[in-house]
Amino acid sequence: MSKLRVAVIGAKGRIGSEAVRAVEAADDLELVAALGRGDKLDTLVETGAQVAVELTNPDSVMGNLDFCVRHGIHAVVGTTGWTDERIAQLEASLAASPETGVLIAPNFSIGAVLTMKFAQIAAPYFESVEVVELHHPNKADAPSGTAQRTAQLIAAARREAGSAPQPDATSTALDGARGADVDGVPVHSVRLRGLLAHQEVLLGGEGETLTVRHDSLHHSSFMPGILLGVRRVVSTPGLTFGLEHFLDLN
Ligand SMILES: NC(=O)c1ccc[n+]([C@@H]2O[C@H](COP(=O)([O-])OP(=O)(O)OC[C@H]3O[C@@H](n4cnc5c(N)ncnc54)[C@H](O)[C@@H]3O)[C@@H](O)[C@H]2O)c1
Ligand SMILES: O=C(O)C1=N[C@H](C(=O)O)CCC1
Repeated sequence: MSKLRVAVIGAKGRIGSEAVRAVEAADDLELVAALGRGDKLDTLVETGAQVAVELTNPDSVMGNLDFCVRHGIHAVVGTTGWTDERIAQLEASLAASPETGVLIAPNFSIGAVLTMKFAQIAAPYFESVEVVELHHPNKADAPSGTAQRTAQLIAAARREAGSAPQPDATSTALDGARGADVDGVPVHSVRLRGLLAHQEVLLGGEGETLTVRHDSLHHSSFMPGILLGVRRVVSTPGLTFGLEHFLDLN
């Protein structure tokens, strides 16, 4: 059976360089291009890439995806910084290339995907929910894509369950002291040398708390999710948001 032809964009970065090694090590995949900043996207077409793994930064991702979708190259995207406007823009370009698939995964690690799921399940059962994400200080965006997605899922679950607004008597606060407000869920971002990617979802009810915590200790934690995404995206046209859809967790 012929191997799936895969390119990595952002191949010299922290996660990109790990992804290059993971694709090279997979028996059913062939690494046909490893692009860094300044390299020509035309290489993707010249090398016949079928899937591009996009791991750059929020400033580069839209241009890279626009190129991939226009050329019918499927994409697996780990780059964060997604907004409703950006998603709408991507969906518009996918509408013109209906056979192309794009997976955007705020987090490729199984533990992080499960953290989001557990938080979503637990959120309606507690009065209070806050998210704390902790990352390395080289990270460009805050809050993390994972924390943003977690807060959105929590808010949707609470809306659906008819949960009351969270109790909070704060009447004076320094700017930022209560975190960023993501759909009514406070999200706090820590940037600390020594860390990689960590998240806690704190839930509180009368006389009890529940903490769901996940730690990515190495970039290898993201590789099984990336490889799963590469294998599944080729037969999943359109936009898929969240690796959980490829894990049958919904
Ligand atoms: N979804 C996940 O599970 C997951 C996990 C880790 C990181 N990330 C995200 O992946 C992205 C990259 O993270 P990182 O820590 O590796 O960052 P990084 O800065 O180490 O790597 C990004 C690389 O992309 C390169 N780059 C920038 N623009 C480019 C372009 N137009 N073409 C080719 N290369 C380009 C940079 O030169 C750099 O080498 C971030 O958005 C981060 O949040 C996602
Ligand atoms: O290291 C990063 O940057 C990470 N970014 C993603 C996010 O923003 O959630 C996933 C975890 C690592």
